[in-house]
Order: sequence, then C-alpha cells, then structure tokens
Amino acid sequence: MAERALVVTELTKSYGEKLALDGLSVSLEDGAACALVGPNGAGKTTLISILLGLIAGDSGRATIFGDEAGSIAARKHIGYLPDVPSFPGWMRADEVLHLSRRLSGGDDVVDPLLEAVGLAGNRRPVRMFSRGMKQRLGLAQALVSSPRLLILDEPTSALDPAGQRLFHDLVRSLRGRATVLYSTHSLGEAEQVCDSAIIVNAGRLVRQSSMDNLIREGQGLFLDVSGPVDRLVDLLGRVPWVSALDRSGATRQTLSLRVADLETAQRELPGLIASSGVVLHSLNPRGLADIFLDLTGDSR
Ligand SMILES: Nc1ncnc2c1ncn2[C@@H]1O[C@H](COP(=O)(O)OP(=O)(O)OP(=O)(O)O)[C@@H](O)[C@H]1O
Repeated sequence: MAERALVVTELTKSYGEKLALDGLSVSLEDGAACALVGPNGAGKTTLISILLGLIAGDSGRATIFGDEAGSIAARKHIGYLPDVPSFPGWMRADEVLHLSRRLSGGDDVVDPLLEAVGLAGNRRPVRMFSRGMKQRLGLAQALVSSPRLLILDEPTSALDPAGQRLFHDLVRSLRGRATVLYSTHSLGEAEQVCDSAIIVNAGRLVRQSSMDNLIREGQGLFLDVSGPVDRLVDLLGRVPWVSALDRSGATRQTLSLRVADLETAQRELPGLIASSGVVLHSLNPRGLADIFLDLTGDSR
C-alpha cells in the first residue's frame, strides 16, 4: 500500500487555558490535493505549525511520509508557502530561488519553476513586485526543494479577486508535483483547487470528504414565499427528494430545502409551488458558503 503523506492521530495542543487542537485525527493519501478548511480560530495554523515543527503538540502524533513531524526527515518532505511571504527586496526572483535551492539542497529547477509561475525573464528586484507576483514567487520557492508535501497557508488572503483566480489556476496546473494541503476559510476557494477537504472547527475534525460528496450532500434550494406556506410545506413533506426542510420568517418566509436529487427537485418544484398557491418571491440554490456554515455551525 502506498505510504500516506500525512497521518495525524489524536493531536492535542493548548495555549494556556485555550484548547487549540482537541484530539484531531486526519490523514492524507499521497498525491491528494486537500483543503484544510475552518473558520477563524479553528486550529488550522496550529496544525500547520506542528507539521512544520515550529511548535510541538501536547499529546498525539503527526507523521509526514512516515517521519515524525518536527524531525529533520519530516521537514525535508515539506514545502511551505505562508499567507504573506517576504523576501529581501533587492533580490531578483531568480536570485531568491537560487539561494533557496542552495540552502535546501534541491535540484537545479530554478528556470522551469520561474517559467511555471510566470516569472521567467523578470529582472526586476522583488521590492517592485505586486502581491500576486510575490505569492507566485513564494510558491516557486516552496517547490524549489521538490517537496513531497506542499503546505499553503491561506495563500490568497492578501490577493484581489483577479490575483486569486490566477493563483488558483497556477496551483491547479502544478498538481501532480506534490501532495497539497491548502488552508483556507472558504469552501468556495477549496473547490477551485482541491478534490477533497478536511473541515475543522474548535480544534476538532468536523468532516473529511471529497469535494464532490460535500457538494452533493449539501445541495439544496432557498425559497422566499408568502401566502399559504403551510400547504407548500405539507406538499414538500411528501416528496422523496426533500431530505431536510427549515423554515424561518413571518409573513414572508424562507424555506431552506436540502435535496437528495437536485435535478428532480428543479423539475417538480414549480408544479408544487403552483398547486400550493404560494407567491414565490425568489428561488436560489444553496451555495458552498451555506454548506460551510452548516458544517461549522456557530460554536465559537
Ligand atoms: N500563541 C497563541 N497564544 C494563545 N492562543 C493562541 C495562540 N495561537 C493560537 N491561539 C488560539 O488557538 C485557537 C486556534 O488558533 P489558530 O490560529 O490555530 O486557528 P486558525 O484556524 O488558523 O484561525 P485563522 O483562520 O483565524 O488563522 C484560537 O482560539 C486562537 O485564539
């Protein structure tokens, strides 16, 4: 069986009274592109810091390709891109990468890497780079030692939407070079780059699942309706494709439907609305942000 890229078992870490990781267990197959998703304070940075060997857990274990997190062997497996990478402003991109390569003892991959991140031939000093360019250089730097595990920590938090999209395209194009662990607040971002997600909240694992499954299980519709809403709720209670129904509001009400079969729901819903006699004000699909809120709740 292939060696797993990451195995985290019952990992716990407190800062004084604050429990940041609470018996977290997750694992990652070699070659996966997995998002680490959770709201502020979920424990993502703490987990990454332990994987990088910057801090130690209180109990439990983490191994990277079989090597204990924090060991020299484990560190050699990892390439890391922080949210805001910094470089000596006077250096050029190629100089940054040559220096990193010498320090890490990696292969001579500087030119292809600069090409891959769209910085080939750029002779300007890094201080003249935009944030997006710095992030792309940071990605190249993280890859310079040919790591087996690439950890990206909220890498687009300082980028505008266009810069984010470019960065997502770039990470997607680099998939296959390394196993990817991509920390983000957003399932929407995770979907752009990753095929699976580890969702954490309050230091605990909420779900580890493929993106496809998360989206399928969370799919549904929001209906804004008024009039004989009880009648519509009654009709919806009888069809097999509704898996959950929440209702809020007074005169004008919002029905939140989770559906097992979206296509059937979209085909049959207009008929149910018409026969119930309600007035439909709006109909919207549930998005990834709704799925994220469902899974992480409001437990902070
Ligand atoms: N050095 C520290 N001292 C005290 N508490 C800390 C420290 N670092 C983190 N914490 C607390 O531990 C918990 C987990 O924090 P962590 O930074 O790991 O979460 P996160 O998921 O990375 O959050 P964010 O998305 O906001 O970066 C939070 O409640 C945070 O306040």
